[in-house]
Parts: sequence; structure tokens; C-alpha cells
Amino acid sequence: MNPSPVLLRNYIAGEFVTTKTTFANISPVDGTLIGHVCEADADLVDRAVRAGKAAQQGPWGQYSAAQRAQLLHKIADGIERRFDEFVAAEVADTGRPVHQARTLDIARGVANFRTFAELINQAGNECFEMRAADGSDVFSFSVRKPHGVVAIISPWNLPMLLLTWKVAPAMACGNSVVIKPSEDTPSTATLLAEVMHEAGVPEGAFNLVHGFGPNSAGEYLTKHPDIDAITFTGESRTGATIMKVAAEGVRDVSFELGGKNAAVVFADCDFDAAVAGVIRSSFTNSGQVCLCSERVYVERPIFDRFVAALKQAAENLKIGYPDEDGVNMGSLISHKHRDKVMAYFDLARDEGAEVVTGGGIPNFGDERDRGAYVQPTIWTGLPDDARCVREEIFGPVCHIAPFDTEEEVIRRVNDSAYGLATAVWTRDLRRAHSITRKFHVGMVWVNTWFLRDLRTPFGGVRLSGIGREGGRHSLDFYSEITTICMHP
Ligand SMILES: NC(=O)c1ccc[n+]([C@@H]2O[C@H](COP(=O)([O-])OP(=O)(O)OC[C@H]3O[C@@H](n4cnc5c(N)ncnc54)[C@H](O)[C@@H]3O)[C@@H](O)[C@H]2O)c1
Ligand SMILES: O=C/C=C/C=C(\O)C(=O)O
Repeated sequence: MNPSPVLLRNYIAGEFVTTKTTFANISPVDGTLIGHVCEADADLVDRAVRAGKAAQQGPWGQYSAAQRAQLLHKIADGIERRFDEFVAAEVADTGRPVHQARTLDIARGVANFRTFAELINQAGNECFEMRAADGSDVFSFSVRKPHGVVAIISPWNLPMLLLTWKVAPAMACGNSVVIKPSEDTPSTATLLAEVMHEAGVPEGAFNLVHGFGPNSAGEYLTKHPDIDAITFTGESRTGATIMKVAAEGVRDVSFELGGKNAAVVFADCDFDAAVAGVIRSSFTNSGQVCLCSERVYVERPIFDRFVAALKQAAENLKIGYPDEDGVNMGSLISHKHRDKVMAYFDLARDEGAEVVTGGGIPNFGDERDRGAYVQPTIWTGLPDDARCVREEIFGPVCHIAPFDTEEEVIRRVNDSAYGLATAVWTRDLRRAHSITRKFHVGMVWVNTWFLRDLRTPFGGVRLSGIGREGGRHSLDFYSEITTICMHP
């Protein structure tokens, strides 16, 4: 049972703003009311964007890169000071294990701010020298400037991680931001606004509006003519909708979208490590990670043994309350999302899948039966053109199939409308070098998964996204660059 319901407010021009229209925030663990959220209407979104624009002409627009770096570290300090509150808020909204919220979600929130504080402080700009036709030595150099006001729209699956992955570099580059978190996970974004306020972020530099997508705050924000760039993380079809809106005014976009990622397990792999790795890559966060492996291909000589081991490991996963000792998996984000996942469980049977394990809803015999839990599920026996092998499900489920040759598995992995991430399990270094570049994806892990160096480019191809963020790639997206040519 959650403590007394809280009211989550918007944050605009340095002030917390309530609204008459609110929506409920419901716990996915037991269906109880967590609180109410103030929904921003078009006028309030307009106020937020105007506050961001005004901030560019105010003190925030005068901050040096070093001052912005210092402020980002102060924000990271503020999150660390309230770390347990952020963990509790993320867990309340999502039902995830406390351990995950501590070691992944909130920890990455701090790391994102610290990473981009360092990067903006160290980032140099290009400078070239040439001899002009008149014999003069000419210098051409570039300078970075902010776009202005950046709209940041984030999803519910890793709320704090993904929101701060965008807020940190956007502010590091001097932009004002207007953030619109998912309606399913409003709590840590609101806490972040409190930390921004406590850190003394100049008014209008950071603004928060709560609401939904279509005909609500998300759409009002992306359609606003004073939004200079849009960074969005979410479903591919939402990205396509936002892209059409961004075309008005030719605004820059950075999209991190859906995936139908593959894990490829060769017979020469470290078997136990590969089993543990595929359990992680298929069931972390109840499979609600864009990088999760919903397709698993195993070299035929070890296929039967691997299926048996993966089945056993999946059935050993502890599903339960977020704060239970040793819990590995929590609930899905909502009943609505669980209905979507369960519809795929039914579809898989219709498409002829063999259910190796799972495929249903766990029966706890307590209030968790009012939550949004599903069983970790493994299928086999489906053809590559089955919808369950081609469409993103975004739940704790994978389909496992045998393969015989490298050429075959590369072709099958690439036979997808998506292209986000692949995980490869092999001890053969030659093979690792030769095949990894042949996958048409943004990210390949070898003998690991979701291990992140925040300086590297991150993003997807095809329906999985547009652009790369991470390291200087984020600085490039969140900056406008002017090249200046100096003739003596
Ligand atoms: N590639 C990545 O890095 C990455 C990371 C996380 C999640 N995702 C993807 O996100 C999806 C799950 O997240 P979700 O269900 O929140 O996605 P979603 O697209 O339903 O919503 C994402 C955000 O967009 C907003 N939104 C929805 N419609 C909008 C519109 N028309 N205009 C403006 N805003 C709108 C929502 O309110 C929410 O804040 C999955 O497909 C997953 O693969 C991708
Ligand atoms: O659900 C998708 C996870 C995306 C992760 C990142 O964007 C990251 O690790 O920076």
C-alpha cells in the first residue's frame, strides 16, 4: 500500500505549478493509487517554452561551459543527496526491483550529469589553417552555440536514466529544456525539478510539463513554433508522428526508438556465461528495455542443451515485490501494457509456438494479483516471418531458434525492420571481429550486454532511430555550430 497520495506538479520558469486537470498515477505492483499528476494544457506548455526562450536572453544564456559544467555537477550532487527518494519514486512508478533502481536507474542519472559536465569542460572545437590564393595564412575555426529551446520527450521504461541521458547534454550545451516525461512515470522527473530548483538552476533553463502524447502536453510541445530541436525516446510509430510535426519549421530531431534485438550464441561460447547473459538480456526490467533480446539464435550443436538451461534459469527467476530479497523481476508498467504482452502470448500459440516456459500470469494469492505481473516466457518453433519474431513485444519473452552457419545467422538477424542492438556469445576472436560489423544495428555487444561507455555513440538504424547520442555525438546534436574564417 502506498503512503498518502501525492500531487505531482509542473515546473515552469523556476516555479511549481498546479493545474485543475489531473490524472491518476497507479502502482503496477498492486493497483493502488500513488498520487495525482497535474496535466499541463496548451497554455501551460506555451508558458514553459516561452520561459525557456526567455532564459536564453537571461543569466542562463551567459553561462560559460565551465559554469554549466559546475552546475551539472551540483545537480548530480543533489540527486545523490536525495538518492533514496529517487529510488523510492522510480520503484513506486514502475514496480521494478529496488536493487535495479539503485544500481542502474538512479545511478545512471547521476552518471549522465557527471559525464556531460566533464565532456563540455574538455570539449575543444575544430580549427584549420590554410594559405589563401593571395598568400595570406587563414584560420577557420568552429564555435558551439545552443539551439535554444529543446523539447525532451521520454518513455516509461527507464524513466530517470533516459530522461537525464537527454537533459544533461542539452543543458551542458547551454540549451533551455522543456521535458515531458511519460504519463506512466511522472515521479522521478518531478523530483529532478526539485533538485534543479535546489541547485539554483536559472529560471527557465529547466521546465517540466506533465501530460500525455496526442492532444496533450506531448503534442503541444512538439508543435510549438519556438521549439528549436526535439529529442524523443519511445515507440517507432510515435517517432514517425513526431517527425512529421518536426518538419514544420525544419527542427532537428534525435530519435531513440523501438527494437527487436537478437542474441547470437555460438557453440564455442562460455556456456554458463551465455545462459546468464541471455537471461539478463531477455528479462532485465521485465523485458522492458529497448535493447532486450526478443530473438535468440543458438548454433545447432548446443541448441537443445541451451534451451533446457535457459528454461531452468528463467524458472529460477524470482518475481515479486520490489523490495523482496533476491527478487529478479518486478511487474510490467501497467495493465494496459500487460494486456498488449498477453495478446502476443495468445498470438504465439496461434502462430504455432512451442511454449518452453511461462506464457501466463503468476498467481501470488495476494494484492500483487491486482498488479501487472507476467511470467518470464520462452518460445521456440516459430518461423522467422511470425509476427512474434518480427514485432517488438517489450515484455519478458524471447523466441529461441537454431542456426547452422555464420552467413545464415547474419542474414536472419538482419532480416528485421529494426536495427538497434545485437549481443554475440563466442570465444572466437576472429569470428567476433568478422561478424559484428555485418549486423545492421547501432550497437553490438560481445560476451556481455548493456555494458555502456557513455562516451560512445548510441542509437539505432531503420525503425530503431535517427542519430547518435553519447560523448561528443550528444554535443554535436545539442549544439549549433558556426564556422568562422579569419583572413588577416
Ligand atoms: N532506442 C532507445 O534507446 C529506446 C529507449 C527506451 C524505450 N524505447 C522504446 O520506447 C517504447 C516504450 O516507451 P513508451 O511506451 O513510453 O513509448 P511511447 O512512444 O508510447 O511514448 C513515449 C513518450 O512519448 C509521448 N508521446 C506519445 N505520443 C506522442 C505524440 N504524438 N507527440 C508527442 N509525444 C508523444 C508519451 O507521452 C511518452 O512521454 C518501446 O518501443 C521502446 O523500444 C527506445
Ligand atoms: O530501453 C532502452 C535503453 C536505452 C539505454 C540508453 O539510452 C543508455 O544506456 O544510454
